[in-house]
Amino acid sequence: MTGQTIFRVALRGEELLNNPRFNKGTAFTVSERQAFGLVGRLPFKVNTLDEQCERAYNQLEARPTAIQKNSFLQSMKSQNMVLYYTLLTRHLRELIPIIYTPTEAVAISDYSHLFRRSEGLYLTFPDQDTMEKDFLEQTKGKNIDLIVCSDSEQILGIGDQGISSAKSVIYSLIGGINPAQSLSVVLDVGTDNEDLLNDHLYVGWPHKRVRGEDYDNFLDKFVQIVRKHFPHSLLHFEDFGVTNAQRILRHYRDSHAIFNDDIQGTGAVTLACLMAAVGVTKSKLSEQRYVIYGAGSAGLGITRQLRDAIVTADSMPEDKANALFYLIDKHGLVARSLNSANMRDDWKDFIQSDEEWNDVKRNDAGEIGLLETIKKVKPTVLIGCSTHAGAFTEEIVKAMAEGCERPIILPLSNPSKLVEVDPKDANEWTLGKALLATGSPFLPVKTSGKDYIIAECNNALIYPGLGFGAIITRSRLMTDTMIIAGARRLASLSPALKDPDDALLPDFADAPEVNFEVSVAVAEQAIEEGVADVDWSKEQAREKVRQHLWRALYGEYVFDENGMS
Ligand SMILES: NC(=O)C1=CN([C@@H]2O[C@H](COP(=O)(O)OP(=O)(O)OC[C@H]3O[C@@H](n4cnc5c(N)ncnc54)[C@H](O)[C@@H]3O)[C@@H](O)[C@H]2O)C=CC1
Ligand SMILES: CC(=O)C(=O)O
Ligand SMILES: [Mg+2]
Repeated sequence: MTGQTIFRVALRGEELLNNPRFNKGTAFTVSERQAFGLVGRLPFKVNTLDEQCERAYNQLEARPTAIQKNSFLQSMKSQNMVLYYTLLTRHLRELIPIIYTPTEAVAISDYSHLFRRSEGLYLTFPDQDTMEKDFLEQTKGKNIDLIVCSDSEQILGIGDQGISSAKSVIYSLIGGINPAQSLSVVLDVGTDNEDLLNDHLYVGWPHKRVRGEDYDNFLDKFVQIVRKHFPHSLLHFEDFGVTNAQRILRHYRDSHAIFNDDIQGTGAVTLACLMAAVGVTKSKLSEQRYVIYGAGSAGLGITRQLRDAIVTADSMPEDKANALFYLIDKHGLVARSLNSANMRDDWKDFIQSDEEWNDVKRNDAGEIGLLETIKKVKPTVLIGCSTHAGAFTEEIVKAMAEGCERPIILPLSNPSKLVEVDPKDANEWTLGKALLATGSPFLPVKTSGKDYIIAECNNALIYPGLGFGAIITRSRLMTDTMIIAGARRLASLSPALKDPDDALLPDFADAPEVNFEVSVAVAEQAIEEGVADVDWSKEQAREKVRQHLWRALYGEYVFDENGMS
C-alpha cells in the first residue's frame, strides 16, 4: 500500500474523528476537511504523520513510568490507530516492553482500575443466550480472519482480563495482520481471584469461575459460532488455565484452524531457540537431557514440541525421545510415586519409574526436588515455566554447570519479576558459559568484561508469523508440521549461528522481518501438505505474503455514503 491508496469512507464530522480506524486528527488534508465536515473541528495546521509521531513521542517520553506510557498508548490506540501503529513501529524495541511483557502484565493486573474504553467483544457467561446475536453485532460487515480469545485464567501468571487485545496488537504490529480483520474476545466465565471478587470496581462478572460441563458448553457455543460465521479464520487461544488449555486444543484442532499460543507458540519459539543453542554446542536435540520446571501449558507444550522435533528430525523412536525429558511441577519430579491427586493425565508419556530414583533424597512428603533431579540427571537443558520467581538458585545453576560444558538455561516465566533466575546471575555463576534466554526482555549482561546479549524467548517472536502463514493460505487447520516449519525458519535466523556468543534468537527490533520469514515458511508448508485453500502455488508464497502485509498508512479519503464505516 502507498500514501496514494484511496479509501471510500462513509463517516463525517465527529463520527469520523471518534473512529480510531479512520481518524487522522490534524493530518486530515484541507480537501478532506472540506469534504468530511471537519474544517471547524480541527485546528488550522495540517500535520504530516512524521510531525504527529514526533509530538506523540514527546508526550510519551514525558510520562515517567512504564505503566503511564502504557496507558498513554492505550488511549492513543482508541483515538488514532495509524498513528499508534506508526509510533510503535518507529520505536519498536523501546515500546514492545511497554505494550507487551513486562508492562502489559501490570496493566492487566490492574485492568479494572485502568479501564477507559472497551475493545473487541466481551462474551459473559450469564449472557450466553444472546451470544450469537452479540457476536454478529460486533462483526457485522467485517471480514474477520483472526479471532484472539482468552478466558483470562492464566494471564501472564496473574489472572485478569485484557490479554486478548494485547496479543492482537502484536499480530498487527509484527505479523502484518490488518487490525480491521481481527477480533479480540474476552470469554468471561468469572474469576477465582478473591481480590477481584472483592473489588467493587472490578469490570468483569463478579462470580466464581464456572467449570465442568457448563464451561464446556459455553466455550463450545462460542467455537461453533466462529466456525459458522468465519470458517476460514484462525482461532487463537491465550492464557487458558492448565486444566483446560491442552484439553480444548485437542478437542477442536482437527475441525478448525486452532492455535494455543502458550502451548504451541511457546513450544515453537523454544524449539527454535534450542535448535540455535545446539548449533552452538555442535550437538543434536536428541543428545540433550531436559529438565522442565513447571509442567503446565507452556512447559508441557515445549516438551511435546521438542519431543516431536526429535522424533522427526533425529529419527528417534518416540519412547526413547520421551525418556530425555524430566518434568518437575509443584510436587516435585513427575514420577510414579506421585500422589494420584497430584498427577495429571497429560504427563503420562513422561513419568519416571520409581526404581531408578530409589537412591535419591526425597522431602518429607516423598517428593524429589529440582536440585536432586539436576544432580542425578546432569541435564544439558533447564527450562522454567513455573511462575516460581528465583527457583533457579545459585546452587542449582552451579550444579547445571558442573554437569556440562555449556548449560542451556531458559527461565521463561513472565513477567520479569517471576523469572526463575535473573540472567545476570546465571551468567556470573557459570562464568559466562550458560547459553541463556528469558521470557521477558532483559538488558545485556557483562561477565569478565564481555557483553552477553540475552535472547527474548517469547512466543511473540513467532506466533504472528505462524498465524499470518495460516491465514494467508486460508488453512483449514494449524498443523504441527506448519508450526515446525515456522520454528525451523526462525532458528535459521539466529545470530548465534554466526557468532556463538551472540543472542540465541533474533532481536525483537527485527521481529517484523523475522515473522515475515516465518509466515512464508508456514504458508509453503500449508500448501505442500494440502491444508491450504488457495489457488496459488508454494513458489508464490513469498510474494503473496509480501503483498498482503498490512502497514499503518493513512491513504487518501473520498466521501462515499456507501463506503467504509
Ligand atoms: N516465554 C514465553 O513465551 C511464555 C512464558 N509463559 C510463562 O510461563 C509461566 C507458566 O505459564 P503457563 O504454562 O501458561 O501456566 P500454567 O498454569 O499452565 O503452568 C504453570 C505450571 O507451573 C506449576 N508450578 C507452579 N508453581 C510451581 C513451583 N513452585 N514449582 C514447580 N512448578 C510450579 C503449576 O502447577 C503449573 O503446572 C507464566 O509465567 C507465563 O507467563 C507462558 C507462555 C509463554
Ligand atoms: C508470553 C505468554 O504468552 C505468556 O507469558 O503467557
Ligand atoms: Mg500467554
